[in-house]
Amino acid sequence: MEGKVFKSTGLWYEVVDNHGNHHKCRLRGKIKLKGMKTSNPIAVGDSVQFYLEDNPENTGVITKILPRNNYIVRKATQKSKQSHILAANIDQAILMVTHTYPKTSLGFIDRFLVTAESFRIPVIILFNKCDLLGEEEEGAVKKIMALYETIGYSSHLISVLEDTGIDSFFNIIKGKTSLLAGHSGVGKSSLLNKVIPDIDQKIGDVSNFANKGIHTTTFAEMFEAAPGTYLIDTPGIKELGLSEIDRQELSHYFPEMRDLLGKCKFHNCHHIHEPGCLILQSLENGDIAQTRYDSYFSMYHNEDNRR
Ligand SMILES: Nc1nc2c(ncn2[C@@H]2O[C@H](COP(=O)(O)OP(=O)(O)OP(=O)(O)O)[C@@H](O)[C@H]2O)c(=O)[nH]1
Ligand SMILES: [Zn+2]
Repeated sequence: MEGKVFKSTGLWYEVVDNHGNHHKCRLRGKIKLKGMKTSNPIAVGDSVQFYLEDNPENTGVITKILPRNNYIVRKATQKSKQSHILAANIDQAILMVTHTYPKTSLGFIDRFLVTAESFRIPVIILFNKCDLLGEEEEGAVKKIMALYETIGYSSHLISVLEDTGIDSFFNIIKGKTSLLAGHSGVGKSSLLNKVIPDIDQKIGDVSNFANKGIHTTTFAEMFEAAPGTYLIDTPGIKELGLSEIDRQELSHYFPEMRDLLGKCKFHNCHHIHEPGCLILQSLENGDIAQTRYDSYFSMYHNEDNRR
């Protein structure tokens, strides 16, 4: 049988077959991924082959992981050399941010965008809680949205509370597998509650499924919003590290810098203070936004701008 992994705890996996039936599965032996040290060989979003065991619980055994289109990883722990695969086979990431309560910094947004670029995953930015914005604040948010639109990131102003923009959000995710990310408190759970039918019940089911003592929300989890439309909830996404990204490569992950690369006076220009740097020139004449360059600068110097 074939199915998709909706939940992965490292001990067992929840696999949904093509008929929508959920199965609790384990791995047969050890499936090792070539050339990659991971703490979890199977991730949410993986397509797998499995068979059902002849036991009263009717549990399943995964025998094969089908090839992945892509996957997103982070270091399992700060010091560890092992990676943890957050999710696989993702069509796009939805970054949910808020201007207030809590405030999402532009540094955090840019760091997320750079990481997603490095995995070649398109990002859509949702500015939630627009109901809380005064006129002036709304103007400021729209300016930020315009900046990201210019760079190529589709941006939307929504309010989960007041049901503003939820229909168009549904069109964005329709028929796709989307990773939902954002700081704690921006409204991810509220949005999931709105677009996933019977989600409370599903979360309940899964908790009953889980071993006692394992907190269900510490793992990524996939939900089906409609046939073929999947959303992956990712707690801990804020730890998504840049550690893997080489300084030399950083500018490649800023779409507005890409066309200029290789055209600076010095072939190995880092775009920090070199004379004849086209990136710095573009910053000067306003073609590259100061906030975006600031993010580049601080990521280049490996400063922690996760807030
Ligand atoms: N004013 C306003 N409040 C909202 C909106 N959406 C969510 N909230 C509130 O924001 C708070 C946090 O929402 P959650 O959905 O729990 O946020 P979350 O991103 O899932 O947070 P974590 O579960 O901690 O990751 C709750 O009190 C929600 O009611 C909105 O559009 N407007
Ligand atoms: Zn340069």
